[in-house]
Amino acid sequence: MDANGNEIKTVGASRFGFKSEVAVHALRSLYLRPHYTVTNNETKGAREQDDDAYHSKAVFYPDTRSISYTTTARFPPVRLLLPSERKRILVTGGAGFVGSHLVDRLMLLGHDVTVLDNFFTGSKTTISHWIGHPNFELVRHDVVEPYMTECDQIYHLACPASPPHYQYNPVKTVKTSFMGTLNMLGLAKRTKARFLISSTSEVYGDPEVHPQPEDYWGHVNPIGPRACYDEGKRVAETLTYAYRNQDGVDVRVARIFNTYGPRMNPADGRVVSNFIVQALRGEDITVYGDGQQTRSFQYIHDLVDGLILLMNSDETRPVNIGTGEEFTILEFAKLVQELVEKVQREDGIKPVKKSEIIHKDMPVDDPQKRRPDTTRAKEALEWQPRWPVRAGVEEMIRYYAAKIAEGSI
Ligand SMILES: O=C(O)[C@H]1O[C@H](OP(=O)(O)OP(=O)(O)OC[C@H]2O[C@@H](n3ccc(=O)[nH]c3=O)[C@H](O)[C@@H]2O)[C@H](O)[C@@H](O)[C@@H]1O
Repeated sequence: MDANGNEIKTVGASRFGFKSEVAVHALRSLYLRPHYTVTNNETKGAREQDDDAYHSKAVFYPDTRSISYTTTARFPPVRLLLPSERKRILVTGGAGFVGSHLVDRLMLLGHDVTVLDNFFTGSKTTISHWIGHPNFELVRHDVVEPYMTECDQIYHLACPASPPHYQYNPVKTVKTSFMGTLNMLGLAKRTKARFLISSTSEVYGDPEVHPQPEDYWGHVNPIGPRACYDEGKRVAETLTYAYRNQDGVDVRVARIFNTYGPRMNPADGRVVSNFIVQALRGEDITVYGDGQQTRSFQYIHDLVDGLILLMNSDETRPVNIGTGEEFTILEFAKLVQELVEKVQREDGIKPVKKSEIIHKDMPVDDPQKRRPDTTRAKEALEWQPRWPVRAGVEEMIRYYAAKIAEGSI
């Protein structure tokens, strides 16, 4: 349901000469389903049976804890485009959380999609339903090495994004941001492809301006533990505009604010996945510090809408993509508790035990507040987020609950 209580049936838009509308049920069928189960077809509706045909049927044998993978019987139906309409699209980091949802959308729309991923934080399971499709190619490749292919558009998303992951190997994070972006800009220059980079709200650091507009220059500690990511993305933006000014590369810059949704790795370490998994397992919910720091959380489908609109628009300045629904982390912990209880009640899931909220040390340089000023996205892209936090978090709870029930997390 959107903020007005209307059911959200489609996502995407038809603007800037690029049609990106797809049915939400088609997307859900790709992530809100058990990964492996032996099901009884008689109890299912026609839609469910049909959707099932598009998945590989992995069968789990509980007695030996073994799993037998099959290939898909049929691929999900994709739009049939004329060759003149079909774009060759490269998605770096396409097996990651954001990348896999973008890939689903671009595939359903009928484009030719190549995914580059080194699987450091991404996983093949997020896009396994496309492997073998004639419009799809998966390449294990690390963007710090050059890569050559012909393409029309490049979505450059490759980079670890969760604080524990990007701080795990800070040198590699800086290298990925700098050399990965350099290589992909070089590719865009040679092929004349349009280039979009996923930048981040972290370029604003611990902001002194609230909410943050795109012309705010930021407040970043250049030598702190987050610098590998913050400064990495800042230099990636610098490179992007240097290639534009020096070589005429056609660039787009998306500054993405905190985003959540199905397929976030449960061990990702970011707040939404941590809190939901902790509440579902009846474990303590770990609020860092006093929990008065704020974040504004956007659902993955809104972000993908924004990325596709930006790529196909004429807007070459950086654009914030995020929501204005701002929560303190403590408020958010309570909301997750409430929604987990609601889903457990509605879906007949027996709670393990009620989670307690506990406090842990605040990470160094953790930004105190964050909310985007999205005036530019509204004016230039006619984009506005549509998914209220409650609706998105509920869907994500159902996703993790299904994973826990099947024993895969
Ligand atoms: O999405 C963004 O705009 C950027 O910021 C995020 O960083 P952060 O906002 O710190 O994301 P989380 O790790 O999810 O933390 C959010 C807040 O929750 C707190 N937190 C996190 C995890 C937890 O278990 N408990 C907890 O209280 C953190 O201290 C922080 O204040 C990520 O670094 C990036 O994915 C992204 O580029």
